[in-house]
Amino acid sequence: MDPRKNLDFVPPSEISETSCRNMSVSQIPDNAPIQPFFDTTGTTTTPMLSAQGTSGDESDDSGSSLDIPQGIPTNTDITQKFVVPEIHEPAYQISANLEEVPKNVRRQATQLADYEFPVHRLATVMKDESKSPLILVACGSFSPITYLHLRMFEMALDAVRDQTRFEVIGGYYSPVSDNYKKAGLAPAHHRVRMCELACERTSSWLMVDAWESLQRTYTRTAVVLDHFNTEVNVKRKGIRTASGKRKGVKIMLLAGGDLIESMGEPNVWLDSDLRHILGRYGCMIVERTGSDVRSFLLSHDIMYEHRHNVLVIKQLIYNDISSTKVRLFIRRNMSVQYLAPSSVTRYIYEHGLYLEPEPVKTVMSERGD
Ligand SMILES: Nc1ncnc2c1ncn2[C@@H]1O[C@H](COP(=O)(O)OP(=O)(O)OP(=O)(O)O)[C@@H](O)[C@H]1O
Ligand SMILES: NC(=O)c1ccc[n+]([C@@H]2O[C@H](COP(=O)(O)O)[C@@H](O)[C@H]2O)c1
Repeated sequence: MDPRKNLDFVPPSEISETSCRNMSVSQIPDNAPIQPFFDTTGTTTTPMLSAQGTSGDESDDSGSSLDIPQGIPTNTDITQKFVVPEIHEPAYQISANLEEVPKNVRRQATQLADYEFPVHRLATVMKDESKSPLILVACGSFSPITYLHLRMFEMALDAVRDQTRFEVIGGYYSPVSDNYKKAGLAPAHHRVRMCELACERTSSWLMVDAWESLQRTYTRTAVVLDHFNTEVNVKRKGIRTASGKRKGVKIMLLAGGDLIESMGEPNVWLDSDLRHILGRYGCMIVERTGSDVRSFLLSHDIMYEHRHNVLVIKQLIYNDISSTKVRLFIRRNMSVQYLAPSSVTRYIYEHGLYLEPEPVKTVMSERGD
């Protein structure tokens, strides 16, 4: 309904001070001026005015009425009680134990000597024998992991179900090691633990593999995918089907549009690695705001050659949470609630992560985010 046809409607520009004063609290429109809570001039003399306009001694002290602070004129016609808004403490102040490991979850070792490939959520038998088994691997910094990184896997799961004959039997994060010299990279053991917290507490199928993060030198993505292939197909001989056969598992890199576009930059990826990754494994690409994945696929020779092994996932609900921005918010003491799981944000605060300044160039990236 057009609000101007409402007889009681007063355009904001015509609300006079007097009409405002005569209104009951419930009639005050949204754009009513915000009264300062505290008197900065010190001229007003209304200490503790109760809801009925009497002195504080007589006020109803049941807990939900608010004493009107100094600075509000005494002649204000206030007939209703102010209700104290309930203030929720941020989740990271609640003292749940982050070290508590949920049932059936195995955490990763912090030293290579103790490393074991995580299989606690890997399917052991295929649900649909007519399909081909698939494992998704997301490589990246995850400094820190955000809800976008978690959503990527769910988007991929839907795309695989709808558009392919594959069955996803597992999903892994492989955080990069400390040797990947990127601004804002928290120590690897922290990034692994944050990914673990996010997976343990928000997902029923995602896992974290610390192998790459535990290497002494930087490991190229092609080698990381080979490691997954060795663990799953060579050591574990793939996956069993309901009829007792074994099938080899396809391993695919799950990445965002920006990572794929970096494949066109000089001296970042070896051509032989790109052929290995796209030819032998394959890639699922989540479109990212600011990156034109389809045009890039068309223009890049190696990508185009292997286009049948690449699946582009359209983001139907755009989500562009970036780890860089989360780090910036932490440094500026701004809220990061609902950008990353609360277990992750609590971990960040408890370990004092992301407080050091970062080069402005990193924060104001070319994507313009
Ligand atoms: N908004 C996004 N949309 C699609 N993919 C994304 C998005 N953000 C990150 N990714 C993908 O997630 C993977 C891991 O990315 P990464 O850890 O670098 O996150 P990031 O948020 O881009 O971090 P940073 O801001 O530090 O660069 C990469 O494949 C990256 O392309
Ligand atoms: N030559 C390579 O194998 C190569 C080059 C650039 C990035 N990468 C990988 O891509 C990922 C990029 O992550 P970021 O988006 O956090 O920079 C990392 O896992 C990194 O190891 C691999």
